[in-house]
Amino acid sequence: MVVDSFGAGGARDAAAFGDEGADTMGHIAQATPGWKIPVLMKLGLGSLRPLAHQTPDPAPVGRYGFLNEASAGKDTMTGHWEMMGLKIDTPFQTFGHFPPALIEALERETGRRVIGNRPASGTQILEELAPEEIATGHMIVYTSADSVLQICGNEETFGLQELYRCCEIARRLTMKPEWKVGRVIARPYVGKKPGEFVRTANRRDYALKPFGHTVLDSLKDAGFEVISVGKIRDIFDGEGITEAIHSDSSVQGMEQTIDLTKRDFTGLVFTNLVDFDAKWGHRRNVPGYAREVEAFDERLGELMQALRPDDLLLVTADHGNDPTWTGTDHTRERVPLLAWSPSMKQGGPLPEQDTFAAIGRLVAENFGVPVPEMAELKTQPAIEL
Ligand SMILES: O=P(O)(O)O[C@H]1O[C@H](CO)[C@@H](O)[C@H]1O
Ligand SMILES: [Mn+2]
Ligand SMILES: [Mn+2]
Repeated sequence: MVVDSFGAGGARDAAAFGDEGADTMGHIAQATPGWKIPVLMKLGLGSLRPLAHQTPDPAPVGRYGFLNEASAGKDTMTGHWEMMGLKIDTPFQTFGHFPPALIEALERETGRRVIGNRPASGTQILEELAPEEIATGHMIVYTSADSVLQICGNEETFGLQELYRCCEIARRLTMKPEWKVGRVIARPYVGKKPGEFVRTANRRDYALKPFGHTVLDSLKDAGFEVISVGKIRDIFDGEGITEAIHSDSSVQGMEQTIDLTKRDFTGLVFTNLVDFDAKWGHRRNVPGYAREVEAFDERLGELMQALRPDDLLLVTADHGNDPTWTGTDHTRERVPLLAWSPSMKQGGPLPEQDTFAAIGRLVAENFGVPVPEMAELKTQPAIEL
């Protein structure tokens, strides 16, 4: 279960990313006296690291540790791919502005003029440019510090299918090596005038295929179920996934995960909860982020009640997104790993890991499929649960 962007601070290489001192959960805790996260505390989050205004549980039931990211990136794809055993040494390409030749090709093939074409916050650029898009039928294209080409489309005037069509064209064009972005993202929204624009859950991500074999592929090949909840399917472009469940929100993603405990199957449920990142982290909204964690914590308790003795719960994050930080982008941080099973005898610390792939190794070992061949993994103290 990936709490998207719930970083734990303290990455050794944070300075190289301009993020020294960034600490998503630490800064939220500081700003939030009375933050109610009893289940996370029971699992051992407060024992992993001090959190302002929180008292560590005297006898945490979970195992808890830090994971460092080995790859050269702090985006969602890099984080998730590394979890499943791929190290990304060359960061995905980012752009300040997309080159004229790409924009011209996009305009020619979609039949629409491009406006924007710069890095922006997705909600701010709607305030600025959505009225023009609605009035003229031009198309807002923007990017960020991530390797993304994002296209906005008003669901009523532009149309959802038309937005997807334009994104498919953009994806095809950006497969060209010099234009290659990690993801093209469709950003549908509703609303007629500034102050009213709201993005909808019909977002769609067109990602590159993972650059190699992942633990998800190993599981699928060995006949296990790999059930995606939320945007996991998109992040892996469907590779290694046997079933995908779309979520409209992170709370719904939790409910869908809880529902899956009632089903009989053997395999992995891989859940991504994106609201923490998309609705609050990038928006630098601390109270919103804090409340979303509270809503998560409540359902995490329900999920734990529903698990069976041979289930294993892993809670982690894919990067940081400190809502108190400058700018609107992700932050390079360590992420937490919280592990719990009803059959676990006792909680306690886990050795800190040099790579998120420690998760892939745990999952692979759990199901008896091949462990990823990543150099960083071989020198790591084993996580034994
Ligand atoms: O500002 P919005 O559109 O939410 O963009 C955010 O979402 C994209 C994908 O994670 C990244 O580009 C990030 O900056
Ligand atoms: Mn993410
Ligand atoms: Mn993000």
